Amino acid sequence: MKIYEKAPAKINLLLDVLRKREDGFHEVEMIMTMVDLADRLEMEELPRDSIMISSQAGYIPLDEKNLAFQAAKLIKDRYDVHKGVYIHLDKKIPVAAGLAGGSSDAAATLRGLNRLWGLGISEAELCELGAELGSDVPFCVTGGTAIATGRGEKLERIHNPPQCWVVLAKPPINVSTADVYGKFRVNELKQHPSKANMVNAISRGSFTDICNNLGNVLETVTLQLYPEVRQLKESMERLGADGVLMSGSGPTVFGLVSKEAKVSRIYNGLRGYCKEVYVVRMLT
Ligand SMILES: C[C@](O)(CO)[C@H](O)COP(=O)(O)OP(=O)(O)OC[C@H]1O[C@@H](n2ccc(N)nc2=O)[C@H](O)[C@@H]1O
Ligand SMILES: Nc1ncnc2c1ncn2[C@@H]1O[C@H](COP(=O)(O)OP(=O)(O)OP(=O)(O)O)[C@@H](O)[C@H]1O
Repeated sequence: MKIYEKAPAKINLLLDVLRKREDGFHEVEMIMTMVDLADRLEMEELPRDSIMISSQAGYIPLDEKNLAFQAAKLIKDRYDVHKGVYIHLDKKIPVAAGLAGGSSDAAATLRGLNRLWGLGISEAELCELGAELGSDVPFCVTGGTAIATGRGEKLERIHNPPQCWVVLAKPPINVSTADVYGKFRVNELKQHPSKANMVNAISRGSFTDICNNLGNVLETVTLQLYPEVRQLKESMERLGADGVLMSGSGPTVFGLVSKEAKVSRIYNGLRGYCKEVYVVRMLT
């Protein structure tokens, strides 16, 4: 039997850091949602007890460093499953982009193997397993729109934002999440974005207020390290996106756009100098 799972990309509409913790992680407050740019996973049981990963993407690890491999291993060990699985990853989400591509593959693997092997694991338990793999994985297990706290693993589901276009642009640089958090200094922050205002804007379905309350404190690090990310933000704003922000630790920048007529202008304007530009919709 073959089963399929979609692994969508996430964007952070808001990312605030409250403090650095003793365990080295940062206490965050984030609002995350999914967009319809997704990897597609195909899973099939193997006749022997092993995990095999393949992908058309030549630039990701296919061994135990792959987050889908780690997810399969975790579920096998924890639930004492002596079966094998072959997982093919059709990668569409750019790698190391701030879009949680690897985390979403891990989450899709947990959901998929739960189905394939009929394990009956609850969503809450899948989230707990996911948290062992990475801070973004629990959110990728549940999807939707959520407030994420703790190191990102504590989730509170909220309404989806109103439907709009999302233009994603990734400059050709790789950003390490650990490096960005490592260089972040919370006491140097001049301003925190308002979670309350964003939650309020989303619950009222106000696209304008969502755009006006976008905020990501990790921009203070990534925009400093990589001026091309700042330039990309400025270009998107100039081209007429209604709200513009860097996602996660970057380097992908997203623009929210309400009117379809504006989208092709922004896409064409960016494509002049940025190879990886995607026009997608919010997943609502
Ligand atoms: C930037 C975001 O993607 C925004 O959604 C997340 O906060 C990071 O999530 P992630 O990539 O799943 O992160 P993890 O794989 O758990 O951690 C990678 C590294 O980022 C740093 N890290 C991550 C999350 C967090 N709340 N505080 C941190 O300081 C840690 O140095 C950690 O070693
Ligand atoms: N299934 C996978 N897909 C993509 N990258 C993977 C995968 N498994 C492991 N990796 C590795 O994980 C690293 C981060 O890739 P990923 O695309 O998940 O980053 P990201 O989008 O910045 O994640 P986040 O937003 O959660 O910080 C890369 O160095 C990549 O080699």
